[in-house]
Amino acid sequence: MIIAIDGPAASGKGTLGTRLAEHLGLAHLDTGLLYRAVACTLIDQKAALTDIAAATLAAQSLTLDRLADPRLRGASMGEFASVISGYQPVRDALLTFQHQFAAQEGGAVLDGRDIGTVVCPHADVKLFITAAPEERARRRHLELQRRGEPSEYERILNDIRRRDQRDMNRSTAPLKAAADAVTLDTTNLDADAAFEAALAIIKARPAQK
Ligand SMILES: Nc1ncnc2c1ncn2[C@@H]1O[C@H](COP(=O)(O)OP(=O)(O)O)[C@@H](O)[C@H]1O
Ligand SMILES: Nc1ccn([C@@H]2O[C@H](COP(=O)(O)OP(=O)(O)O)[C@@H](O)[C@H]2O)c(=O)n1
Repeated sequence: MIIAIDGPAASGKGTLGTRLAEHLGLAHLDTGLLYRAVACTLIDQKAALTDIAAATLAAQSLTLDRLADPRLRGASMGEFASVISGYQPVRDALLTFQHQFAAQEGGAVLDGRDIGTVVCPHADVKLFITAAPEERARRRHLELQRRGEPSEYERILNDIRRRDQRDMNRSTAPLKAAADAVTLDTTNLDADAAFEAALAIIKARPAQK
């Protein structure tokens, strides 16, 4: 079974993907980490974020073990990832990576921005996870504080809004719900309630899928 989860920044995609994968015994890929890893490689190489050739090479050379680097989860890496994610050759290289991951025995859960629309258009279940920007900023702010990273709520909110706009308006694989996705607004749902709601959607899917 393939489960595609998409949605804007800090909506809870990764948390939900991890829990669903664990519950259903499936592998899970947080595809945002792929874009973050490419951005991080450019920074390590002291290459500019505008260097499309270097970004493409980094995407082509990416391996799963690279995704464990804790630096990828920093707030600025999300912003850098959003910039390089607009380059078509980078997306093409990462598409191959994601297709290989999704093709594994038993299936997988993938979360990101274009899983239901581009990466896995034939997914068995497509979820589009949303929440009000203020709630998403609150969650990310708490997360950064818990990790001991400096964080200002207003700045996080502005960053999230700017990144959502960029992700929704880019010409290649923009953030949007697939026509056959089920939208789940988690503004007033905690992580447990969001998990239960997603599980109910999965169980209720049509029998032919
Ligand atoms: N439904 C929820 N209610 C409250 N907090 C949540 C919920 N889902 C996730 N979180 C928390 O919000 C933050 C962002 O969640 P995450 O899963 O990383 O989002 P995304 O993958 O969409 O960026 C994390 O700290 C996570 O623990
Ligand atoms: N499938 C995906 C996943 C992420 N991305 C890009 O990567 C950035 C970081 O994604 P992420 O999922 O790690 O970000 P958060 O939602 O965790 O803040 C996003 O803002 C997108 O620009 C993408 O273009 N396509």
